[in-house]
Amino acid sequence: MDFLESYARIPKTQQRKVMGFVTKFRNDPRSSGINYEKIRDAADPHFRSVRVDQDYRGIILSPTQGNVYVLLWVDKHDAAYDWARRHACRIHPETGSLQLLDATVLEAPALPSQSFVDTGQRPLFNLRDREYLRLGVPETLLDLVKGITSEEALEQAEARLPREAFEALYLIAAGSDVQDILQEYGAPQAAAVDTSDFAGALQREQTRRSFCVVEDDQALEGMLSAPLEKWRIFLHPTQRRLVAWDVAGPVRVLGGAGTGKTVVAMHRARWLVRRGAEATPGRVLFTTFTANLAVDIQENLRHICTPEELARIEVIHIDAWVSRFLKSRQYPHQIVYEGHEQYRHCWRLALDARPVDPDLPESFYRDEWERVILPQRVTDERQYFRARRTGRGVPLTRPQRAAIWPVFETLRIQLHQRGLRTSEDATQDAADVLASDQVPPPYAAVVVDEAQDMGPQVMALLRRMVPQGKNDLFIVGDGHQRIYRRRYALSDCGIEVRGRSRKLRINYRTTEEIRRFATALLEGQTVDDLDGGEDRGSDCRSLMHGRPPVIRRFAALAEELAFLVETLSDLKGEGEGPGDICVVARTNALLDACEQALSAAGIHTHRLSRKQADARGHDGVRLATMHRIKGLEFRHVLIMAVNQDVLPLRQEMQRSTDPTEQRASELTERALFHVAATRAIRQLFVSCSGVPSPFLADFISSPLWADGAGDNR
Ligand SMILES: Nc1ncnc2c1ncn2[C@@H]1O[C@H](COP(=O)(O)OP(=O)(O)OP(=O)(O)O)[C@@H](O)[C@H]1O
Repeated sequence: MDFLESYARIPKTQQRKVMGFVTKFRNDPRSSGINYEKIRDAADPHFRSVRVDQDYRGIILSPTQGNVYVLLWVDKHDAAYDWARRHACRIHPETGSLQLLDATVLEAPALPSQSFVDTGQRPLFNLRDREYLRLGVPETLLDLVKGITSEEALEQAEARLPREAFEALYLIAAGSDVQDILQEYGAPQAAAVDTSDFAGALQREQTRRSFCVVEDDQALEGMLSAPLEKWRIFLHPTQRRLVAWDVAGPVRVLGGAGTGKTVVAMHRARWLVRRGAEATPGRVLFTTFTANLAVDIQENLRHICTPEELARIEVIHIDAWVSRFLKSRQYPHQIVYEGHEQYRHCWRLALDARPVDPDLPESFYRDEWERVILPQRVTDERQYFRARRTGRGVPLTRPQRAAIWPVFETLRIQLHQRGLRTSEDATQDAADVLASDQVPPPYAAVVVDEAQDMGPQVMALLRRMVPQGKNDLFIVGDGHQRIYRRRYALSDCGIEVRGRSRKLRINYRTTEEIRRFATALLEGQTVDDLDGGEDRGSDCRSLMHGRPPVIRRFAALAEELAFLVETLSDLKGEGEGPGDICVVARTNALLDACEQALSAAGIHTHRLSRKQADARGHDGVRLATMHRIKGLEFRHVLIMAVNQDVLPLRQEMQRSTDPTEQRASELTERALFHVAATRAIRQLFVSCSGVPSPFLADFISSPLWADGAGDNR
């Protein structure tokens, strides 16, 4: 993995030479054309340098026995030698994994260094030596680890700890259950390890998150042509285990933003088809909530699958699937989605049937329709009397139900007369067709991304698309990012995931500074785990660090826009490309204002539309609403106008007078902010003008906050 980083940093011409060298080296590492030079003063006697060209050298681990060579680093001559002197490779005697270590770690056990220890404080960890070793801590670092008293001190020790050990300890420090982490990261307490068997070590799961055994020239070429896209090769062991989990039924995978849920889902789909037609007898459906994500996934699968594998995976967003399926069965209705003109007209007619008593606002009817009538498919008054209304704030007596039913009845009649069907009803119609046995389940397995935003109707449909059994459903989602639907439980939709639920905890996208800010936006909110339980988001961590988010308040929008222009100019000055920057706002009207200000300043922009996927080929700084930016990532994200009445959006909060609904709406608005903030890879800017959003209240006295433009960075 470090090799790919060093490789990505060298000029293109040298990269081509390295590629040529690696091919030669792979074909015959003992070829007389490869000159292995010993490295004077190297901490590891197995390190050798090899010549790539006149200036560049590769560093290779060349064991005394066996025919295994590991390419570790590439750089200019002196820098490569310097790197080789500062590192060493060892097979950990407990975990059996090959570890690339800072050479100082090999020294005799040292007393804990003072810089890691705040005297008088209690140690951060309370594990037995054996447990530290199972997590991959080298024996020489046991005292150091035991002396750590704070998360900051642990961060300082990061460079000295092997990656897997640091990560496991970091998650324990973050509050993850020690036994869970021992189970996820710990070496099985089993057979003795041969610390000189490099070939054996390279086969182990923990090793394969940092080292890759190249199987063929195609894999090598794919790896070297996009060296920064590590997700294609280096899955985390927890990710890898999920991908290849041969399991007796549906699996649910949770994980905060950026923890690699989509990556895991893609590898899972490939794993399913790669197993062959006997294990996976049929096609695999990969479905998403948003159309744009499906386009991205299709594109990314092309990088990791062969054409034959790709042909067995169908990627389509769920509404498109339903529409296509029903059309193929001569469905006589037109499917309508929220906001459709005719649907709105039907609503207007239905609301004319509102009774005087009980006197309920329009919003009540809309919520009742969405949360009670549609999910339970209520079509007549008798069914409505029996319908469950759990989670609805306003209780209704039987006579009251009778009084309001005509509104829903009218709505159903109006839709029917026009040949219209809501997408929820159409989804259930599709499920009925599948349940009626006229059609065999169309897939051998289904992989689902963005499950939090799919309603219970969709989940019930997915259940019917695939026969119950091994590896049938693989569902990934994150309740913290739910922005379209209310919560539901998988078990209510016939999907039983108990005992088959896992969580991803390492964030690969954003810095820890940005992750903390984004997580704080949901602090104190109860977020569900898609199955009726609770999901704590605070036990995720990012291993990358960077600049803290910048929060700025201005007196008026004009000043805020001037700050936007100035920040974009600064980023351009730093060499950042426009396609790596996204300006986000809650509404399209606010984005219009940003677009105008940027255009007046001569800054080219590209608006991300709802229907189109973002193409890297487009020029210009991206502009997106908080809904549209979902699922994407950019090096720099600027969230504008985080003002009172914008977040939460006043219209959304006024939709309902029911306190339960209002709380749910507020959570959705928070989630939108959280989603937008978690799209930033390197840097996040948040600004507001006038009265700040209440969601920023906790930050006003924090060091992140500044009034006016201040010092930008
Ligand atoms: N094992 C890995 N090694 C390196 N990068 C990874 C790994 N897993 C994921 N990533 C990268 O992390 C980023 C986030 O991954 P992904 O989009 O799969 O996360 P997610 O959990 O689906 O995110 P979100 O829910 O926020 O949309 C991507 O850039 C991906 O390439």
